[in-house]
Amino acid sequence: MKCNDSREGSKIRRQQPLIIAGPCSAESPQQLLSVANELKRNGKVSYMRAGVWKPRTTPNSFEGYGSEALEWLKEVRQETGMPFATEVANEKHVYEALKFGADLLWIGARTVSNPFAVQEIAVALRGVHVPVLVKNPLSPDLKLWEGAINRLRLAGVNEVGAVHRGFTMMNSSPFRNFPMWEVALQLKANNPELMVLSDPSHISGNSAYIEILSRRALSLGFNGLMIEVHPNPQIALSDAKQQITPNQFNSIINSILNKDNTDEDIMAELRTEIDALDEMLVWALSNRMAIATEIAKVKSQTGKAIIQPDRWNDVLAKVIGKGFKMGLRTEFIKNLYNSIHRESLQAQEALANQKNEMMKIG
Ligand SMILES: O=C(O)C(=O)C[C@]1(C(=O)O)C=C[C@@H](O)C=C1
Repeated sequence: MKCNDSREGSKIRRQQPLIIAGPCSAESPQQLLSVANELKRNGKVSYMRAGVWKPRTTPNSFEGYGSEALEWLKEVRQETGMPFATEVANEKHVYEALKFGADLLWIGARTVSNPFAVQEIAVALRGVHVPVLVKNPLSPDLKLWEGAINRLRLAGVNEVGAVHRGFTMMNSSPFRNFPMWEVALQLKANNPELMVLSDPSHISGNSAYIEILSRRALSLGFNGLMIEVHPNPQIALSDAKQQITPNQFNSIINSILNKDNTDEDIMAELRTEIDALDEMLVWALSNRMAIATEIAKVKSQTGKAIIQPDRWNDVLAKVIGKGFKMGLRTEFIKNLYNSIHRESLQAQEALANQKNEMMKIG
């Protein structure tokens, strides 16, 4: 069953910035009504978001109330006039969400990572006039993200937008996902008409960073924000750490819309990104050292020399070349890598000495 409707919700609201806010998950009619009233009072929110099917990482986590929650959303819209948005991950979700008159749909990062699922959703949306937002896939794969958007466009969905929610990295602390703003900005550059929102709740995974990430997104030219708001985040059934209260939301929106970014705001956000990158660098260095130690064991078994000038020259040439393409000075890369090499040799020698000592004792 398809609903080819002509409600007001079928055209995306074009407020700048477009703000979508609401709980991670629809938990009860009371929760939704309370948030909807607060968002209405705020006056800047175009859609209330609420997940009813939650793709969870581990089994036995709360997976949403499904269609029952769609009924709550529909009733809350009737009562408050607040249009609602929800996530769809398959064909059945699309039919159900449309049956209850969802005003906007979004496709989550995990689903966007799977072209079969996106195609299924695109086919289900054929001939339906409802705006659809496509979150970025888990990995920073711009082609996959654009591919999902194009699948929807080819199916005739003419109101398509995108949501940047950061990318899964081994280590992106202090953020939950690493922003890699440049990927979303490239998407925007390739598709100037596309509405691209940012989702500071999923990027940060932590309510403390919502304001700085929101400021950064708007100053980079994003068209809007998707923010998770819960009446009582501490008892939220999903994503408790990243949801903010309606009061916090009001104060953040008020502040970011009425006060220009100060130098301190900009510094705070940029320093948080540096912290995240430093964590990644240290993680990479530690892994590199662990591999060098493994190589040392092979060398000791085969009697190979610890220092390998030819291999090292190759390593240096590769990183200098890569660094050059990415705007890094040759001298800087040389110094940095020579220091890494010294540490690697030192660790390998320490291991060889340890082995010699053991042999002497033995
Ligand atoms: O490739 C090796 O043989 C290593 O031991 C690794 C490594 C490195 O750290 O990259 C360390 C010492 C060698 O001189 C060359 C490279």
